[in-house]
Amino acid sequence: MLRSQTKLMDLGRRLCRSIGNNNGSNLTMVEVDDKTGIATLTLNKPPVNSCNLELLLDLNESIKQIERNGSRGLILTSSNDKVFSSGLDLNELHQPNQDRLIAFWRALQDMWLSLFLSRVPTAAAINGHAIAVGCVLATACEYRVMLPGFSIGIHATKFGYVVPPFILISYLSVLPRYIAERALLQGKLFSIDEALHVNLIDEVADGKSDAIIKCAKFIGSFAKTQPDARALTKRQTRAQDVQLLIKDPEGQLRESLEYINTPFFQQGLEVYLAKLKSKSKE
Ligand SMILES: CCCCC/C=C\CCCC/C=C/C(=O)SCCNC(=O)CCNC(=O)[C@H](O)C(C)(C)COP(=O)(O)OP(=O)(O)OC[C@H]1O[C@@H](n2cnc3c(N)ncnc32)[C@H](O)[C@@H]1OP(=O)(O)O
Repeated sequence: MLRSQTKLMDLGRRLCRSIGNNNGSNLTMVEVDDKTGIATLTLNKPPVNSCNLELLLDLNESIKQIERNGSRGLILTSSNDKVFSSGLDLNELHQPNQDRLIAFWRALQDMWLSLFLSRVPTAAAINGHAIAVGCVLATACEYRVMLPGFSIGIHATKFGYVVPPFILISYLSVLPRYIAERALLQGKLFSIDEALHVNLIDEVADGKSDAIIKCAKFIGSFAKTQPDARALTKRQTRAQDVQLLIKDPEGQLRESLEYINTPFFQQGLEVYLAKLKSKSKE
């Protein structure tokens, strides 16, 4: 093999370095680009990245790991080329074991706070459907780039789910109130054109690598800022949004658990899960 070829291969190998998140699971994967210092955090729970307890814990650990290792930014994406995330794993909410449900909802609240308040610049390369909490993951980031042909939004009310305050806030942090309110009440899923029109997403990409490049460019726009000043300013800007969850996480947890355990919620969920399963067998 020519020396120049070996050199090129070494360079390719050096460009992206996988870092673990200490728990050995592959539910999320983190790769840091050695050149830019930007970490790509990939959701990797087949078939549709539905967020169960393990994925939420893993995701939270990866976000913290990315901050600890001094990465310059975080790009959130999916290993599935059709689904960014299908939201909460509904099996976690259906006839739940109460201890697991408590751990699950705590993990959800913690993960959202970690991503929403992350010190580093964050961007989502949305390479598939981003449904409900899938959309919440994207809106917790500072910038969103999406591929055409997919849907994004929170359609909870269509299926009889009330939206908890932090999910509401994640919409309100990117959409004007009247648009957020209308979309939530309609249970609307946005097409890419609609999402772009209301600024639910910032840019359209023509493929996953294009989306990653666009996200990296956004993150690069902070190159001349001082990281601590940027992080603190972001925290201050978002302080009001997180007040409720930071001041009273257990109260928020209690309210959600009470609601999830109602016969009304459980019956509705049962019907929805059955529909979802029969659709996937068509
Ligand atoms: C005042 C206090 C209020 C507190 C309120 C507390 C709780 C209420 C919660 C409210 C907020 C809700 C947030 C959520 O995130 S709920 C989740 C909502 N997500 C969905 O409805 C997505 C449903 N899925 C789909 O629409 C599609 O799967 C798709 C994402 C478009 C992908 O389509 P496709 O590629 O065709 O895949 P399949 O449909 O064939 O799915 C493959 C298998 O995955 C299962 N699946 C899909 N999504 C979920 C899910 N979210 N949870 C669990 N399982 C899921 C699907 O059934 C298939 O399984 P199978 O192969 O075993 O049949």
